Amino acid sequence: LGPTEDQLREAVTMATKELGNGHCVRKDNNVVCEEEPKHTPSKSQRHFVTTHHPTPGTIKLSQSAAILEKVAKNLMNSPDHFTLEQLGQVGSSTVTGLCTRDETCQRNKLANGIEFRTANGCGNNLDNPLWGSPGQCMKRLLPPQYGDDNAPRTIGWHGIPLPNARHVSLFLLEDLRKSNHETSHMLMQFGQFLAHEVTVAPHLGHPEEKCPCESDAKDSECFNVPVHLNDPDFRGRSCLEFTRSSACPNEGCRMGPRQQFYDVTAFVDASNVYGQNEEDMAALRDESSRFLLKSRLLKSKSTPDDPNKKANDDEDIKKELLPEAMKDEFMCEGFKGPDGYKCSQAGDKRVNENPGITSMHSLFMREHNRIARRLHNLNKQWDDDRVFMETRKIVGALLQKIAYGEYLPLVLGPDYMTKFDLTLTKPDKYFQGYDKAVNPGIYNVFNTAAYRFGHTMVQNEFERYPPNFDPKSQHCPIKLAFSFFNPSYISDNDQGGPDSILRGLTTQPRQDFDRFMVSGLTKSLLCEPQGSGHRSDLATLNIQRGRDHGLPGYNAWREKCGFPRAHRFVDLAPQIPDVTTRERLQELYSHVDDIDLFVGGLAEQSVPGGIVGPTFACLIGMQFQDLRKGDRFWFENSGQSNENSGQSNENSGQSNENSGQFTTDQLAEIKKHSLARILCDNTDGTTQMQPDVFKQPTQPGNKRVDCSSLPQMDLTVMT
Ligand code: HEM
Repeated sequence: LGPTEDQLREAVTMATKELGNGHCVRKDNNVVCEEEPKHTPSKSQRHFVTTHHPTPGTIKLSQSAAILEKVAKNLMNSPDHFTLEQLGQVGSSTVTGLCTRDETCQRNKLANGIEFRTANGCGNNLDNPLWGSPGQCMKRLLPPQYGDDNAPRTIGWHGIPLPNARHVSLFLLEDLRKSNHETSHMLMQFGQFLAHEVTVAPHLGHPEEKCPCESDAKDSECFNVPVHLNDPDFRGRSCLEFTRSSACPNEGCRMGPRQQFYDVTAFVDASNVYGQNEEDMAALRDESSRFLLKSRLLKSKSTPDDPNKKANDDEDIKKELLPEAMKDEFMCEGFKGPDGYKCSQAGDKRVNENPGITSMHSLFMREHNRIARRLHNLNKQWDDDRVFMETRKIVGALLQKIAYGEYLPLVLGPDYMTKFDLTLTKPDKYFQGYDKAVNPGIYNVFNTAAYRFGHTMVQNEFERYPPNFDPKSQHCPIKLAFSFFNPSYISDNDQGGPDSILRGLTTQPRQDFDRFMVSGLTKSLLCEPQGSGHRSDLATLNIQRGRDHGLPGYNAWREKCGFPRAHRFVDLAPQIPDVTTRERLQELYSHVDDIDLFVGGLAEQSVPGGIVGPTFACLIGMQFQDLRKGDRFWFENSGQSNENSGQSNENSGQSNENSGQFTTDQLAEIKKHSLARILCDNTDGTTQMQPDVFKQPTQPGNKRVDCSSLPQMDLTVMT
């Protein structure tokens, strides 16, 4: 039997009072609350916190989820000792009425009836309009495993505690560097750009009041990682701070296992370029030429020193930088570039996290403005809104083309591309796989472990190349450790700004896919340029995040992906052939079921023709399959998908009138274009580029060629 209505009401009153008032107890007839201690984190920690701060709608929902959790905890600890399963059955509106979503979902149709994606992705699925929009719970492929009261997973098989995450990082994910000379650092950087395009797990909490070392996950949102006295890198610190991801209310606002949000649009829709809602998108549009994205000119010899001057010829256009931060979440307090330049604003709050990601954002903003100027000239009858939306549609399509046509084949290899139906159709054919039953939302395991594989490919330095790629005249490389939320490299024109960083990404090899991560990430994450502040360790955070989200261990995911469950460590050999790695796993974990997925996944051998191992390939493949099949605006869909028939008009060469989809001629043009061409068209002075920028120019058939010989999309068909 479940709780009575009175018990529910009492538990809700208590929980509501507790939220924001610290820990509360009932004394006599009053509820007395004790505030939690305040604590000031370092500047870069603060940036990290603000970049992961939930959007306003998500904050409201996460507060509802927090109350629900407290209600459940109070009832489970009451004399009746209700179980979470029992409480999950409670359908009383006293509880289910706690979650209020104030979303209205308007479709984005211009006056002439042409439909475009909405800024926040809602309305993409006509039956389930919220699918894929920010503030949805991540999907689960396996039920979560938590401790008591939804506390993070800390105990393993046989009741033995899991190894300390920092200890795993030190012992297994150490800094042993090996560069991969076939592919480029751009493969890493585009991977991060795509990660930020589709997912973020927000944390709640005021940036000034984070997790002091003494806090405990059982009573707070803190899940700090204790640091050993003899830790070689963090001596003198007793913990690495960690804030739990915000809780997302279960389906129907029921009490149950903790879920987490994704808080950007899931679709591959260039929302990282345009923003996650109408208001942010409007703020990013240029005030005088509304078809353009806001930008700022870098002072240089070729552009007069006039801050009001607008880009108006090719030379100037290439100099455009992202606009300065306008909203708090984008400010990098304390850091300024040579000319007082502050951090940048773009469609995603993590734009300033490192110079490579800022450069990618700059590139796509420039590509928007390049295309928009051209469309504006070609289609005089279009108003500014139409030019802006048509360009946004093309940029979103280019991102999908690069992700599925150039990037994923290298990550997953041919077998997994086929298995998950990820290969792009022939240039003039429509995709027939749109399925309105597919929820494009983000899988928890994708966000929290599998797609973090890219962390192992990060180099400790970003190399910077001049337009002629002459290694002798290279600019000084940027040390990763000093680059977090530091805008000085972006506005440093003498060193080539984002342009030299982008050329560096195409030229420098990436780090190998293996269990090793560079010290810039594991000893100096979020370090401030002066070396002060509470730096952290990304490997530790990844492992801890998996436990925070209740992800089951690596062995369970192997099984989910069709591999035999390992009973002993030696059973891992087919996927983890390296004996030292298996021995170290065995030393750390007391049972093979306890291995954290992030760790087990990195230890696997790459799949044939791909980078990641089979478990990550399966989990990443599933996600990208859903992001394609569940997207009504997928660039290769015919207009027919709009009506949700799931049938498309394969060979007609015509899209439905007003469907907002591309014609087959337009599709063929988009498929001609490439990341290489985008770099040629939008970086200053670049005249040569290798055709596949994810591979080294030393690879067969991939020598640098004149930019003019790389195929370019013909915009005259976009009318
Ligand atoms: C210099 C490069 C990078 C840095 C400094 C970096 C840093 C970070 C940090 C600090 C987090 C949050 C960790 C947590 O508290 O849970 C994170 C999350 C994440 N990273 Fe990276 N990362 C980099 C590159 C990449 C790459 C190359 C990929 C994938 C190919 C990637 C995928 C992800 C994903 C999926 C998440 C979870 C999303 C989120 O909540 O932000 N990252 N990264």
